[in-house]
Amino acid sequence: MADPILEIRGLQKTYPNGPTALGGVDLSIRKGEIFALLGPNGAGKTTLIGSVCGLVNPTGGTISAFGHDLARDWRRVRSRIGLVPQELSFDMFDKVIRQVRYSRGLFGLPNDEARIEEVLRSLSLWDKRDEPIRKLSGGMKRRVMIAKALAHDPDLLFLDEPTAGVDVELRRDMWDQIGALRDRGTTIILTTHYIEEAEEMADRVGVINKGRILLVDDKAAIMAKLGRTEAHFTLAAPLDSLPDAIAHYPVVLEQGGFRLTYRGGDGTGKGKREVAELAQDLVRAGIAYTGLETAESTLEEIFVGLLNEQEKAA
Ligand SMILES: Nc1ncnc2c1ncn2[C@@H]1O[C@H](COP(=O)(O)OP(=O)(O)OP(=O)(O)O)[C@@H](O)[C@H]1O
Repeated sequence: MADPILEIRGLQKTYPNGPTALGGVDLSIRKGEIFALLGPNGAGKTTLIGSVCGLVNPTGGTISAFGHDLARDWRRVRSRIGLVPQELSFDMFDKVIRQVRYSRGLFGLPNDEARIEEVLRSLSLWDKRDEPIRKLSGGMKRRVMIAKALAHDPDLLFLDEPTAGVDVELRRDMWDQIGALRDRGTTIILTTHYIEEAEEMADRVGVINKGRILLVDDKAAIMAKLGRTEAHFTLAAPLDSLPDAIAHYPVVLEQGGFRLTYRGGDGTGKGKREVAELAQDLVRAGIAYTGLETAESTLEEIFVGLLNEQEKAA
């Protein structure tokens, strides 16, 4: 692989008296890419990040970054890595700029006001620099977390679920910020539950479940494998069976024939297109409907579906 910035080989972690959180993970990250690690709760994402950032002691395997072995050259490697953890963690009563300076100091670096200003400006936090953090909105607080992680000028940045629980508008704003960081040359690894987040941001995607990487691929290829659209048409009158006009769609009748459910698509927009075509075909066939709800599946739903399939197959 051209220019791996991070190489993980056979990484294992079993917590004392706990589960095997990582069961032999191999992963190579390319310099300059945004890599999204997708997986359901408990898949091992945070443990993987923690292992690279020195918060978790792996029980096996090797990690090297920037050409240095993490176990042997810990300080040198860690000083080039930034971590934005899942939970907000800072002194809420402190001012923004002081918290960002403090984070830089944790790496033993001398204060550099020009760098702190650059980081705060890049995240549109400069005007808020003297505000106590508790007064900021949720989105601004998350930006402060990123600013803290960037204060020592890392080459590799981890974002652990950067947009968990934030609304759609704020999420888009975060995506823009993260994209801008990549454009400035930072390699980014983010974890997420949201397929659309990976779809929007990532160059490559890895899927992890139960401590194992299931697949790693370019975004387009993986979205084609995993994406799904679900649509429910509430029918004006119940149908006994599927009319021929719509039998070629991946649809089923539910709720005594009153609900027509579509499950299909491949994450490339095909699902939405097919639902629109299906709606037209229903009208042409004289089948009236009084309601339509559509949803793009979350990765968790896809995993539940995949696991159910696996169980059935076993
Ligand atoms: N400190 C710990 N002690 C014992 N078990 C742990 C510890 N931290 C994590 N685990 C367990 O290891 C497994 C992987 O957890 P991890 O937090 O890495 O998953 P995750 O993919 O980040 O999940 P989430 O999306 O919920 O954050 C889970 O079964 C979890 O319960």
